[in-house]
Amino acid sequence: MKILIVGAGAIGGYFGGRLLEKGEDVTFLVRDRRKEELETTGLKIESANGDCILNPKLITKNSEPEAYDVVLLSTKSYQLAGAIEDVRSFVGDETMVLPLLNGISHIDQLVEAFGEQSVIGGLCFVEATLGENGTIVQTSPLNQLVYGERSGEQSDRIERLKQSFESTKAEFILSDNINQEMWHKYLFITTMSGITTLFEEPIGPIRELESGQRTITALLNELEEVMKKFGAPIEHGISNKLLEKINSLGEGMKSSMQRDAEKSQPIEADHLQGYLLERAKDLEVAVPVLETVYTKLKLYEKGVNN
Ligand SMILES: NC(=O)C1=CN([C@@H]2O[C@H](COP(=O)(O)OP(=O)(O)OC[C@H]3O[C@@H](n4cnc5c(N)ncnc54)[C@H](OP(=O)(O)O)[C@@H]3O)[C@@H](O)[C@H]2O)C=CC1
Ligand SMILES: CC(C)(CO)C(=O)C(=O)O
Repeated sequence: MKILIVGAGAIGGYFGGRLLEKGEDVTFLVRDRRKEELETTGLKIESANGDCILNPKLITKNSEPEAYDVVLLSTKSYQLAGAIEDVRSFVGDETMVLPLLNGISHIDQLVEAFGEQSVIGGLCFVEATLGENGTIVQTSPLNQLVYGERSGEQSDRIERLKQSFESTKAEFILSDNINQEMWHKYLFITTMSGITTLFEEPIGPIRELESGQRTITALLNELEEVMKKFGAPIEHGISNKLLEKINSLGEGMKSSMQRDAEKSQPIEADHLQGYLLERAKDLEVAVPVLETVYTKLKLYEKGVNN
């Protein structure tokens, strides 16, 4: 399968790198600065699951148009509109578009751009960041990419994709309920990123405090309530399961939003917390913890933009 990864950042570089390392036909669509960097250093991954240096095929938006079998989208949400335009000439009628972004509203954006049929579902669990010279640094062993048809169908194309994704050093998991899994990840990450960026600490010290534990629980419950009223396909009582998950993460685990804030970079506040805050307003659900988190994130963004 011809695989195109859009963005050689933390997650695109990580999962694309693992596929390339296994010997899959992987190409990265990059912008000029990153292209130059990768041509100089190679694609370097430093990881608890094994380091590697790879020399990937690179294209830019101006390269010769050709259709790929699958396009993995791994930009930030605020870069997605640009990425959609840049990747258009590499998406054909048969191309599967697989987004790995956190959040949910990008699915509508992609369906509008490429059509209902082209877009499959995806998410990932990996703690990765771009280090010095663009090295991909994975800071804990978790490395799961979950994907599937949004209809849940075990189609021929998804079976072909499964074969391509098998036997890498990362865990590629085919799901028959990816819609629900994306919403669950959205609930998890909106809490995890909100709480860790609010308190500027990894999850361990926050959850150890009784007040920290109550704040995490309150945010999970608020978000679950909004999602339920919105009609999202979430499992009954999912907050309890997600609280267990948050309590079982490594002590030092941080969110990617928190790492971006530490580097004074833009964050995905509107795509993650803001979207649910808007839904809460429409549905008249009280969300005081979400509002506190969102206010902190907006104040941070104001500081970065000034
Ligand atoms: N990091 C993590 O641990 C996790 C992140 N996520 C989610 O994954 C998504 C991506 O995050 P992450 O990998 O951390 O982000 P990064 O900032 O590390 O990577 C994004 C990459 O996309 C590239 N890019 C942006 N626009 C384009 C374009 N038009 N053409 C080509 N390349 C482009 C950027 O390149 P350039 O250098 O040119 O700007 C950058 O390398 C986010 O939604 C995040 O929430 C999910 C799970 C874990
Ligand atoms: C919490 C984590 C690392 C899990 O993948 C994540 O999704 C993120 O930080 O964006």
